[in-house]
Amino acid sequence: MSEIKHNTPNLDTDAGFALHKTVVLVGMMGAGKTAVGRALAARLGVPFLDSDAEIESAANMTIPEIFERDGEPFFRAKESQVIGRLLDEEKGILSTGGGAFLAEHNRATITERGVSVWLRADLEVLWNRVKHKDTRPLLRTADPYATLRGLYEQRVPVYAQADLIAESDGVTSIENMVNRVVDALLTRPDVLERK
Ligand SMILES: Nc1ncnc2c1ncn2[C@@H]1O[C@H](COP(=O)(O)OP(=O)(O)O)[C@@H](O)[C@H]1O
Ligand SMILES: O=C(O)C1=C[C@@H](OP(=O)(O)O)[C@@H](O)[C@H](O)C1
Ligand SMILES: [Mg+2]
Repeated sequence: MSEIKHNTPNLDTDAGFALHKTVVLVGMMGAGKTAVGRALAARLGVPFLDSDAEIESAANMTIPEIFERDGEPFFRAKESQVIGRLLDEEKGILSTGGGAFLAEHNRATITERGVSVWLRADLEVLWNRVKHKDTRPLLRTADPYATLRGLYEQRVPVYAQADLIAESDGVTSIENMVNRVVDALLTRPDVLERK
């Protein structure tokens, strides 16, 4: 396991929670899966895993390099493998890449072995978060806004199949989003309880 699992410093932990299932964060690029997932794991005092980071460290390449050298189908196969493996490990927070929940077999694995939470955000919010970053190969197009909008329209109905939704409308900080995810998780005592 890479060092990312314990990479949760300088964030507040509340020891008063018991987590019973791995929480799998899904949603569009820019929804905050990685940033919120890391802070949520720190809050609950559980391991943090990010499927993209795991793929990058196993391949010793960045996501854009993997897409460029091996293609998207290769990346998707690795993504499925990594998600299956991470769901077998200690319970924690698993942040996926934005495309992971689109594959039916990944949805089945996630639903069977964890609980999925859709971090929902408006297209404009997502765009403002991703537009200055060059780390997402799918947005390396002539019109990345139109590409993001197309993906958004295609993917939203699938994300809506997640077990829980955390709404990020009007939320301007990672910590507030963590609060919303915790609130959503506490509606499911089979997933999260206060000790
Ligand atoms: N609720 C939020 N408030 C403020 N900034 C956010 C919020 N959620 C995410 N961000 C920022 O948006 C960017 C994209 O977040 P990231 O966690 O990489 O998203 P994802 O993993 O879903 O693609 C990061 O710079 C992150 O800090
Ligand atoms: O939406 C997607 O298909 C992707 C999202 C990315 O992760 P984030 O959602 O964390 O940006 C990363 O997995 C890859 O670039 C593909
Ligand atoms: Mg991410």
